[in-house]
Amino acid sequence: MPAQTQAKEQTGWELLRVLRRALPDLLRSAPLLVGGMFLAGLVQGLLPAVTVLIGKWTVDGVTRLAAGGQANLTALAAAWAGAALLGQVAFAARGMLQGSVADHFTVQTVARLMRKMEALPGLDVLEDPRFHDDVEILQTGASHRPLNLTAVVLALLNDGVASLALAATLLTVGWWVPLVAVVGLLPLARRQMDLYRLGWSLTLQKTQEARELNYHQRVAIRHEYAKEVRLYGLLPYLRDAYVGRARAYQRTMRGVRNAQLGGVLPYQALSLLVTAGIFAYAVQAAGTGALTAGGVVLVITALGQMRDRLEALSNIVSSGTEHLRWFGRYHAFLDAAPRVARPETPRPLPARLDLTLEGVSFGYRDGSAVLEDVTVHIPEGQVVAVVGENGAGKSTLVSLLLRFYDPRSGRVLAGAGEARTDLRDLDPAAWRAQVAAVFQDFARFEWTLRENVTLGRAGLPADLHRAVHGSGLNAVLERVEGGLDARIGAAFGGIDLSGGQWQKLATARALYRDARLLILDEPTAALDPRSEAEVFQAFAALARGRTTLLITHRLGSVLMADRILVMKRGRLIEDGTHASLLAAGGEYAELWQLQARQYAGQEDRGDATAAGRVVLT
Ligand SMILES: Nc1ncnc2c1ncn2[C@@H]1O[C@H](COP(=O)(O)OP(=O)(O)OP(=O)(O)O)[C@@H](O)[C@H]1O
Repeated sequence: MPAQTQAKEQTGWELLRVLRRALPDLLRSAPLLVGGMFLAGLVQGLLPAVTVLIGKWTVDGVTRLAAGGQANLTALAAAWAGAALLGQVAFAARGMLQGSVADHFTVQTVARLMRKMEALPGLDVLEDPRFHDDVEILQTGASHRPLNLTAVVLALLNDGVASLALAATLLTVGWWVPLVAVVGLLPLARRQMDLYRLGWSLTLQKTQEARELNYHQRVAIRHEYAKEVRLYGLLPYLRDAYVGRARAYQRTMRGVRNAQLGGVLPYQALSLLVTAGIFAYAVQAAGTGALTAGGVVLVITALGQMRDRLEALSNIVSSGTEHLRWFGRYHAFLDAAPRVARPETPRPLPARLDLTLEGVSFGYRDGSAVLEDVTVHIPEGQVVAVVGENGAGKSTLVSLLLRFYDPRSGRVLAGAGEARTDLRDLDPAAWRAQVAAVFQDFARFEWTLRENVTLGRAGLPADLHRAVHGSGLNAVLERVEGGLDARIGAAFGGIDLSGGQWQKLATARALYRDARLLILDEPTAALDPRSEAEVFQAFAALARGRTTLLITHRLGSVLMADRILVMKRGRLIEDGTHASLLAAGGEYAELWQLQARQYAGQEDRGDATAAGRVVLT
């Protein structure tokens, strides 16, 4: 999926293709404003040539008057003032329109990036560092590349028209004059192009370094790392690591910037030399009478201005290629097909939602197998507990059921009988709408409590009431000013919650959703015993009639399940009821006895302590 896999050096033609796609996007972002902006740019581009011509006509008019001839200098002065005024208006209009157009174009560009994230239903992309490089480049560029490209396109129009119009005025002196001036600038243009290409390739090479720099800063600043950073005195380490890396990074990037600015000086000198040669010719031609005084003024003003414009143009084109390369990357990202994708024509959701895994094997990225040949059938409505040691593959199983990943081999199916459908053939959004989950690593949105529960879906007040009471969130609300509308998260001046309170919030989120499949991955890990009992009661009530998957290490809680699956090293090794698995004397029985002994041991120690306390008091 990462666009970087396709990112190679783009040729001039490819960059033109990128421009051909970016330009209509620019136009579509605000058609009227873009039209106005181009008109202002066009007017601005034509005015220098008009002014130069007025200058020439004025000098020639003065010469004619001095020789006793006629000239309408008043009209020329009025034309000059009119052109100057128009220039001011066009300048102001261009500035205002360019700002608004860039705003629209930026929003459109970023919104498309966000829409693309919506079209990436899987989690596999997030585990590829190249994806993060792409996102880093696109995210940092999205705030200024559209603005820059807008400015480049406009400057191209403006400086391009100005150069052409000035060149046309110079044709009156000699056809070769503008040609020689352009040829004199070619080495400079070439050099600038090379330097910008180098700058871009370094930006790509250094993306991971830039991300690591940001990561060091984030760890030093962000709330979620703050306790350990302080307790373990991490700040000096982070600071030194940051400063060392930042200096090395800046040295490289500064080198490129300096080369972009200083490396072109000899080429600028060459083009100035060519211009000076043409000036010398004009003066010499005036001496022989081949050129009028107005002609000399025209050469000096038009050639000087044209050279400036062409040099600006060359710089704009060179920097423009960098922006186009960014857009090339952006287009590649938008076009890239993810491995876990929505099918072209999704099949309808089956009426009955049995779950079946058929010989499912899976491994993350190119790593070793995490699930091996798992086959299991879960009829709709069954409450199933999944247990097993750390790293056995329980959460991975859930990820496959939610189609965050596709299996390497085998199938995950929803439905019963003939209607059984591979999850790959369903619309992921429609499938996930059937599921509510409390994840082990649930999200902590720094919004209001209400938003955290409803996630933007307006439901019935009764649903909210059930979710809040079932999860035990009502106990949290009693102590919070503003109730459900209280904001959470210190970063926005909101309240902070304890680990258990956050977990209640995540539980309320799951209870709020009227789902047919309930997934609970260690849903009570942070809860106190009373809350745990309450939440389990709520889950038991909610689980009635719904397929429920409960992943837990607390074997006491699996008693609410109709069936227990035991996983070990990616394999499903036992499947049965609590009683049958105990009787079988396998892995489950061993785990159960281990926990039972632990509780019994704690009880013994508790009694002793209690007894001791009694003696002491
Ligand atoms: N995103 C990931 N990328 C690479 N490997 C992963 C990823 N997530 C999990 N793993 C690996 O897959 C294996 C199974 O992990 P999983 O989280 O499914 O286990 P689990 O049974 O849920 O464990 P626990 O009880 O500790 O939550 C582990 O070896 C883990 O290191």
